[in-house]
Amino acid sequence: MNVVVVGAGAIGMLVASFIAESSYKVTVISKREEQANLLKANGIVRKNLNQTIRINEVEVMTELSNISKDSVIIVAVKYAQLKDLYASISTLPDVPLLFIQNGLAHYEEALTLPQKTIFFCSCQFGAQKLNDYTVAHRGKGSMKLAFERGNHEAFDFLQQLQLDLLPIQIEENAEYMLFHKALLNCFINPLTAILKVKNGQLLESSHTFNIVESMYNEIILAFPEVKGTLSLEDVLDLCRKTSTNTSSMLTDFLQHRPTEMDTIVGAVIERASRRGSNLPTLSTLYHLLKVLEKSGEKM
Ligand SMILES: NC(=O)C1=CN([C@@H]2O[C@H](COP(=O)(O)OP(=O)(O)OC[C@H]3O[C@@H](n4cnc5c(N)ncnc54)[C@H](OP(=O)(O)O)[C@@H]3O)[C@@H](O)[C@H]2O)C=CC1
Ligand SMILES: CC(C)(CO)C(=O)C(=O)O
Repeated sequence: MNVVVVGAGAIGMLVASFIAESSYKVTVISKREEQANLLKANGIVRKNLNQTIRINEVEVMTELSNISKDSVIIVAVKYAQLKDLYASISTLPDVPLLFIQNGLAHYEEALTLPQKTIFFCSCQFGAQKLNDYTVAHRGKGSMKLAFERGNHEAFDFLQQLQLDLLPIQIEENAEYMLFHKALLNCFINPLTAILKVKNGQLLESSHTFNIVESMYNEIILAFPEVKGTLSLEDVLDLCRKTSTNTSSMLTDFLQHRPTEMDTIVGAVIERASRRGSNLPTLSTLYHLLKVLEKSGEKM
């Protein structure tokens, strides 16, 4: 089997490098020739949590069109980058797909694709791209997988890898899994992006802790059904586990790229508002970040 990872960014390189330690062939798709050449020359260099370095060779291609028939695809681009991929993915209806994005907006879109087999994933770990071929693992956490349709065994191989640093957890309901992760991101991503701090720093100040706690109380009031599966401790635990990570939203913000605010925070605010609830603290952060994003564009 050929495991194709589309997008050689933080998560794509990290996941590809772990899978490349198995007997499976791993092909990474980078749309930039320059990055493709660097990956071919250097492999993926992974900085582990304990600061050791691991180098894994992978195949590298710049387009999806030539992948072999025995492939499965892991889509590891940002939400906004998905739309440019849908056309090429649509030409491969028999190839199973796994979407790795944070947020909610891609869920419905993915279901309109002709793909027979679709899975979704929620990453509870952190990754940071250090250069075009080097990635740092920033926090051990599970890779949650949920089957949506088609062949439910297509990604069983990930579980069978039994990788200590990439534990796989199977979830029953893909949409709920994505919603649950979007809520977790709401506590961490906007605040880290606005304050330009790493995830763990949110716990170091009583002020940021109070903001996280207020958001938690407001979210539980709006979505009381999640209380059993999402405690404030779960939020703090994710901050601790990924304490050295620069959240994906802060990374986008620092690089003046569009953030995933709308598919994560905007989508949660909209769900709450459909129930007649507003989330004042989260909404304030949302609007603040929108203003900062706009002023950043002008800089
Ligand atoms: N980083 C993290 O710690 C975590 C991230 N996530 C989620 O994972 C997803 C990916 O995030 P992350 O890895 O951080 O993002 P990155 O921006 O680091 O990676 C995305 C990569 O996809 C590449 N890409 C974009 N379009 C294409 C294309 N058409 N073909 C091939 N490659 C393409 C980009 O290339 P280029 O840069 O050249 O545009 C980039 O290298 C996001 O939804 C994020 O929210 C989830 C948990 C943790
Ligand atoms: C898990 C976490 C919070 C890691 O930073 C993440 O999902 C992100 O950065 O988007």
